[in-house]
Formats: sequence, structure tokens, C-alpha cells
Amino acid sequence: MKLIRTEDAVGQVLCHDITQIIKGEKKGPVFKKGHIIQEEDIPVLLSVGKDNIYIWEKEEGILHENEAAEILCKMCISDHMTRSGVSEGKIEIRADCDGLLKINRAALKVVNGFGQMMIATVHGDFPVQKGDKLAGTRIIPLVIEEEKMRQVEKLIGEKPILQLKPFPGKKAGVVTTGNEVFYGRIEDTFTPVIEEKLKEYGGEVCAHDVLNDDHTKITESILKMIDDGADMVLCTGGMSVDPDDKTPLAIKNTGARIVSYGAPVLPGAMFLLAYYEKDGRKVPIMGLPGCVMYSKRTIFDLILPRAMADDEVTADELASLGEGGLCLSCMVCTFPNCGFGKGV
Ligand SMILES: Nc1nc2c(c(=O)[nH]1)N[C@H]1C(S)=C(S)[C@@H](COP(=O)(O)OP(=O)(O)OC[C@H]3O[C@@H](n4cnc5c(N)ncnc54)[C@H](O)[C@@H]3O)O[C@H]1N2
Ligand code: MOO
Repeated sequence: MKLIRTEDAVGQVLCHDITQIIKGEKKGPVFKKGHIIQEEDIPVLLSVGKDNIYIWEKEEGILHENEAAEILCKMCISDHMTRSGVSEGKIEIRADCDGLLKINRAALKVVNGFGQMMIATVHGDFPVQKGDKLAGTRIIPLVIEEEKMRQVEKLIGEKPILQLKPFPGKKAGVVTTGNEVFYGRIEDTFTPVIEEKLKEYGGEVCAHDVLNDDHTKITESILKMIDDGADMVLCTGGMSVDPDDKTPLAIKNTGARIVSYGAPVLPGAMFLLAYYEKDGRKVPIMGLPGCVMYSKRTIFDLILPRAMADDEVTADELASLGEGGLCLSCMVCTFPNCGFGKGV
């Protein structure tokens, strides 16, 4: 790469895109990398403020920003994703299908902490839709030593920074508890909410029991649904502190491993997550507090997409939800494009 006066540049090869911004009209490359500069280009280049210009001189061991962007893109991309072409040293990656986005956060931090290069992504552990933008990547200087890129590649290892887990269409058993529903004193308005939320991720209800506050029956019902092939079991009612609230006990008595009863999320404090493990299956069982029926977005909206993509949730991850765990109940809900559930 060599710096020369623009007026002397006719016949030379541009080594990067030249961006033109005209307020309210356009922003984009007026000349592309690799363009051979013509006589008539000179006034245009001067009009975008380029009195001097870099022209391309390939040097051994030095990568142009476009070549370095290719390496960064390769570190990120995996199945079910499409990349853009490289423009002004940047490559964007989009989702090819609906799914749960996972981010290899340690690797992402290594790249971004290395210096002279960057990868920005949307938030991991959230659902994305086909066509959504997932990440953008570029180096900061115009050229970089190839050795640096290889060093970073080595540091992060083989696992790609982005992973998209498609939603295979799970079947959920629903156990509705509470004497008021069982004896027909009130209509069950909780199950339709669950059905709607499952549909967001291609899932459906495969079994539904309505039971009174008898914990042994609740335990039996959960176990039968799992035996019959439910991919997860969702229990409602009886999740808090009343004497008739037996659902946490009933879930515990299935023998499932309780990840947590309680979550640092509002709405959703009384949430319970457990995994029933048998014959190589790991079936999530959730106790959903009343707020899931009432509030637009709750802990359930943070955990359900993960269960729908077979992505196990740990106690540590639940405990980390506190920062960002407070839903502000905005007049116009923009979830997931807000701070709710973005704890780290
Ligand atoms: N003293 C305290 N009270 C409450 C606490 C607490 O910590 N201390 N926690 C509150 C929070 S947070 C929530 S959330 C709710 C949790 O309630 P539950 O999940 O135990 O729900 P229930 O008590 O069984 O019912 C609450 C409410 O919802 C109606 N309900 C329940 N299921 C259905 C259904 N399938 N269809 C229609 N309506 C349903 C039920 O009739 C009650 O009105 O507890 C707070 N209280
Ligand atoms: O568990 Mo309540 O779930 O916070 O509204």
C-alpha cells in the first residue's frame, strides 16, 4: 500500500472502497476496492475529500481489510447462517432459519480484546428469525499482519463464535393445578397463553391434565406425560406460598433434578426449573407462576426458547439473570429488543 497524490493516481488500483455520504441522499461506496482510477474519477475523489489516496501494493504477510474480514467471518459462521459479501472491510452474517442464537462468549471476548479487530453480535441465548442480522465483523486499520489473524484463530480454537440451534417443534405436556379450575369455579385461561407461546417456536401441547391440589396426582401426571413422550412438562398453579401451593413439591417428587426454585426475574420470581433424566432423555419440567398468564413477558419468555432448542439452562445462568431481570412493563412492549433478560 502506498500513499500518493490523487491527481497523480490515474491508472493506479484503489486498495479500499471510497465512501461518499450526501446528507439525506446516500451513503455508500463511490468506488470499490480494486477499481482502476480513471481521469474522470479525479474530481469525484477530490469532492469526497481525498486529496491523497492509498493505492495497492501487495506486500508479503500483510492482509488488506477485506482479506482479514474473511478470516473473522470464518471464526464466526456456522450452520444455518448466510454471510454478505465484503464491503468497506465489513462482512455481515444473517440467520438462515428461525432458531436460538448461542454465542461463544469467551472466544468473542478474546477476539475483541486482542486489538485491531472487532466482531459485534446481537445478544446470545435469544431467539432469532430467518433473515435476522446476527453479527458484523471488520478489522480497525486498513491492513494487518497475517500473523496476528492466525494468532487469534489459534487462541479461540475450532468452535465457531456463533451457533444457531433450530427449533425442532417440541411437544409439551401441560399440568393445570388448582381447585378453582378443577371444580369449574373459573375457566382455565392459563393454558391458551402457553399454547400461544409454544406456537412462537413451532411447538404444541401434546397432553393436558387439569388436577386439584393433590400433589401425588400432579407427580403421577408429570411422570405419565414424560413416559408418553412429552419433550417438556409445564405446570401451572400452586407455585407460591399458600398452604394449597403443592406444585414445587410435586415436581420434586418426580425425582427430577431441581435447577432452581425461584429466579431473579420480575415477573417470574416463583419460577421453578427442573430436568427429569432417564434413558438418555433430559426432559425439562417447569413450574410457571401466575404472572406468566397475566404479564406480557416474563421469565418463561427467557427460558422457553432455550428449552425449545434443546439448550440446557444452568443454575448459574439463572442466577445471572438478576441484572436486566426487571421488566419495566413499557406501554409499548419491544421485547426482545430491550434490556429485559439481558443479564450476563
Ligand atoms: N404472600 C405472598 N403472596 C404471593 C407471593 C409471595 O411471594 N408471597 N408471590 C406472588 C407471585 S410473585 C406470584 S407470580 C403468584 C404466584 O401464584 P401461583 O403461581 O402460586 O398461582 P395461584 O396462587 O395458584 O394462582 C394465582 C391466581 O391465578 C389464578 N389462576 C391460576 N391458575 C389459573 C388458570 N389455569 N386459569 C385461570 N386462572 C388461574 C388463580 O385463580 C389466582 O387468582 O403469587 C403471588 N402471591
Ligand atoms: O413469581 Mo411472580 O412470578 O414474580 O409475578
